[in-house]
Amino acid sequence: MSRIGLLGGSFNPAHGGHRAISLFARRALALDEVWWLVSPGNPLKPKAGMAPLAARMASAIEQARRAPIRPTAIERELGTRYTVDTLQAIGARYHQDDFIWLMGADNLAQFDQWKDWRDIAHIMPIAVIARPGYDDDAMASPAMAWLDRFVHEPATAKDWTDWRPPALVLLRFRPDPRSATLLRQSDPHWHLRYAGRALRDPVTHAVINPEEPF
Ligand SMILES: Nc1ncnc2c1ncn2[C@@H]1O[C@H](COP(=O)(O)OP(=O)(O)OP(=O)(O)O)[C@@H](O)[C@H]1O
Ligand SMILES: O=C(O)c1ccc[n+]([C@@H]2O[C@H](COP(=O)([O-])O)[C@@H](O)[C@H]2O)c1
Repeated sequence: MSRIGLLGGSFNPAHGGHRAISLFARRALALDEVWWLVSPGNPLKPKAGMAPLAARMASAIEQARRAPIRPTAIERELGTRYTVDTLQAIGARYHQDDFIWLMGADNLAQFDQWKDWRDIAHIMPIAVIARPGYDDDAMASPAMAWLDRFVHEPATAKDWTDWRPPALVLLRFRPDPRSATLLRQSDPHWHLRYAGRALRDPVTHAVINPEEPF
């Protein structure tokens, strides 16, 4: 029985900000580990400019090294693209474990555009991590207007397995300005460093081929 945080993202590429917020969330929520759900394709993001899944996974595995963080492309095997479907499938497959959904404040700001977002909140608790430039929009968002009544105090964050969802905790972390957008601007060909590498998924053990479309 493990306590696991799920951080979903494009990881195009993974960066030190992902690692820092994951390690912070691990401490704040007393997690055994954090899984990075490397998305085969975010339904709200354009495919243009999205590096192949294998390169994004390879960058995630590199960023997660020597940390209790496991990147996984499990959505590829589950055949899910929408978070609501992914979380239902993960809950069924790993029913002995406890899961909490982690996301940055930028995702909370547009959470109301996600498929069945209220259902997501009913599946598992959510922890939102502050992010420079997005916190005001997140607090003023339509999703927050609904989630507000389910907010728990950060001082009780370690008790999240006792919370009945919907349950939300807002975690304030030293603001971390790193982003994949900034990295792509300074190094648009970052994914070529990982070209041609096949790898094994650290959670599902499936092999991911470098040419695999996304
Ligand atoms: N610096 C950060 N502070 C707080 N949350 C972050 C930070 N970087 C990423 N996240 C969160 O990590 C998850 C995955 O992020 P994602 O892979 O989209 O990276 P990103 O840097 O936001 O990418 P992009 O700039 O391409 O949108 C999201 O929930 C996002 O909010
Ligand atoms: O389910 C949805 O409708 C939905 C819409 C947008 C984003 N998501 C998920 O949100 C996570 C963050 O995505 P991203 O691309 O902003 O890093 C990732 O796991 C996506 O699959 C999910």
